[in-house]
Amino acid sequence: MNRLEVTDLTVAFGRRRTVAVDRLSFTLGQHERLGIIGQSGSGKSVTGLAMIGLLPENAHVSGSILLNGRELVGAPERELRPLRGDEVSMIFQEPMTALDPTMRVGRQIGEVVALHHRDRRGGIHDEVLDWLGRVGMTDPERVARSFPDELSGGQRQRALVAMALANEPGLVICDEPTTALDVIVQRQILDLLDEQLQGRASLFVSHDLAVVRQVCDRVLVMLQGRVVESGKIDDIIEDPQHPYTRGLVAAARIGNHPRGTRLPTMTDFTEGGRA
Ligand SMILES: Nc1ncnc2c1ncn2[C@@H]1O[C@H](COP(=O)(O)OP(=O)(O)OP(=O)(O)O)[C@@H](O)[C@H]1O
Repeated sequence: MNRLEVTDLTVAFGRRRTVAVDRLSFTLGQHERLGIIGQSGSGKSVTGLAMIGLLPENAHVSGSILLNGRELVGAPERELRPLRGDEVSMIFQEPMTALDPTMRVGRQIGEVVALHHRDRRGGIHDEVLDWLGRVGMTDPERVARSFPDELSGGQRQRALVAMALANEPGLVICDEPTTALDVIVQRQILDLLDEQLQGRASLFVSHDLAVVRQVCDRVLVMLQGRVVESGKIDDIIEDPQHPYTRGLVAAARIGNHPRGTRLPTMTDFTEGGRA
């Protein structure tokens, strides 16, 4: 059985039903890593949120999302809640907003563990320390006692990885997990994810092809809510078919382009654009 089977997923917002994701279909094997790449507003994050049942209330969703064979579209919150953490979890871009600033990091991770495994309450502190070690914290005791703002950006992201993995979910959604970090820390967190995602399935949302290439096997290229190209990432980099993908590949090849360099946008590939 596939970990995920998405068929004709469409997500529209508001009374005008503005379409953010348009008839998206893909499958994800038990241990596969799929990148979703595209410019801002192409529907990447909305897709990721749909996989964990966290779309906002004004979203109209149709189609099908089977997670381990179970339908998520239309499922009530009481059915979705137990799946989060145990079967699917999410790592967000900005750990400061994903972590509670008023609560010590160890307690936050402990709550996630306790939420799903009340029987393990006795050993929770040890489990938290174990996880902090596994995500590369050199002093787990100190980190567990710290508040989020006492940690570096990289340490906060490591804590989020620990929280996301604490209940050993089979699917992890990563939404731009390294975008807010500087290049060196970005590299370290990608190495950590690469190691910790072994044996799980992952959907990896990013605007950066080079980042996706480091952790994913396959990629979907999204433009205005639709998939314009998909396949093995090395094949796509070698021989991109869609003009938008060609632009992305060219931008990734620039290598050390300065921060803030403009990625190609949709208008570059429509009439009057530069392609
Ligand atoms: N809560 C919402 N209400 C209305 N429209 C929304 C909502 N969330 C997202 N959208 C719209 O859905 C579209 C896709 O957004 P999404 O966040 O998935 O893009 P993205 O590709 O992840 O971009 P970014 O890289 O900037 O995060 C956008 O047009 C966005 O404005």
